[in-house]
Amino acid sequence: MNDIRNIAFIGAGNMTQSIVGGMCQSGYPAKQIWVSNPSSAKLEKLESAHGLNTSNDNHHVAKQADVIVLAVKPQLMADVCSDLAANVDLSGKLIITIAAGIRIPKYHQYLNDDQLTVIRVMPNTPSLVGEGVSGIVSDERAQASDKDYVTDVFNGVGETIWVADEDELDILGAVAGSGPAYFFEFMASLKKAAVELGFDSEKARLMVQQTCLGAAKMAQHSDLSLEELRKQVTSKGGSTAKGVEVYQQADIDNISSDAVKAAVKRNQEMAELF
Ligand SMILES: NC(=O)C1=CN([C@@H]2O[C@H](COP(=O)(O)OP(=O)(O)OC[C@H]3O[C@@H](n4cnc5c(N)ncnc54)[C@H](O)[C@@H]3O)[C@@H](O)[C@H]2O)C=CC1
Ligand SMILES: O=C(O)[C@@H]1CCC=N1
Repeated sequence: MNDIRNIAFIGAGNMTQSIVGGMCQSGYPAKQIWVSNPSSAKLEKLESAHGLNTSNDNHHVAKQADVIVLAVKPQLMADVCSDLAANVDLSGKLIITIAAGIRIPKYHQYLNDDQLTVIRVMPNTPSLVGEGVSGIVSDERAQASDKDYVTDVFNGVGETIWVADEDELDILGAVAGSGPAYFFEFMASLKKAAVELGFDSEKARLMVQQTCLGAAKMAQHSDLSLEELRKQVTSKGGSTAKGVEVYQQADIDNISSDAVKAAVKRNQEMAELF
């Protein structure tokens, strides 16, 4: 990317660690990345892994930056934003928020400036290994150069999907933002099944993670539908058919549909609550 800006992350949690890890891996200069967090342990880890800049002071990192990424829990967002607005001149800075739920107009309210450009991104943790999915949405205040910058940063850590509005971002978040948790849950259950039948934990994990990776890569590189790819494994009268039948009898489509709807609903609730 050509447009490298000074960028500050407020909050050094799981998602920030994934994004900045992926950014550094993709060549974003660590010296232009600042991260703040109230406690030091996560900062020390980030600093020693990547050589980026850290501080316990949100104001300090925000002052260094052209771009501020709000990466605290939704519950804390109002307080963190009001505190920044009261102590840092934010005019001209691009605000990115990765929090679930909270809508753009709330940021204008919390940051006490309705002229600020706020771009919402809904990333996921595989950004750490350059395989993230990030949904992005902005309002009409965002300039093309800001949208391009955000797209480039998150393309550096995976795929980006611009969505039409914030309702769509709630849905993308419920599928892709939360999605790694669904896959880990499924992988853990498959691993447990292998262990139950006698495999040691290490071998069980290896066979599950490699199968998951292989299936994802086949989906990525094939023109076939996911159903076709599934059929290729399912020999008539064979063993897979028996296994797949169990999932279908448990109505896996409905389970996924209910899971995504429950997550969307929580995103909508968080939009109201915080
Ligand atoms: N974890 C995930 O997979 C995803 C998370 N998100 C969003 O990212 C945001 C952060 O989530 P996580 O990283 O999972 O949470 P986390 O709890 O791992 O990290 C939040 C961090 O903020 C720090 N913090 C608390 N108060 C602070 C303050 N006043 N100033 C600065 N930092 C403060 C905490 O010490 C913690 O390190 C949330 O809003 C969440 O909705 C979005 C997509 C995916
Ligand atoms: O669980 C959450 O609320 C966040 C948003 C998507 C993934 N983690």
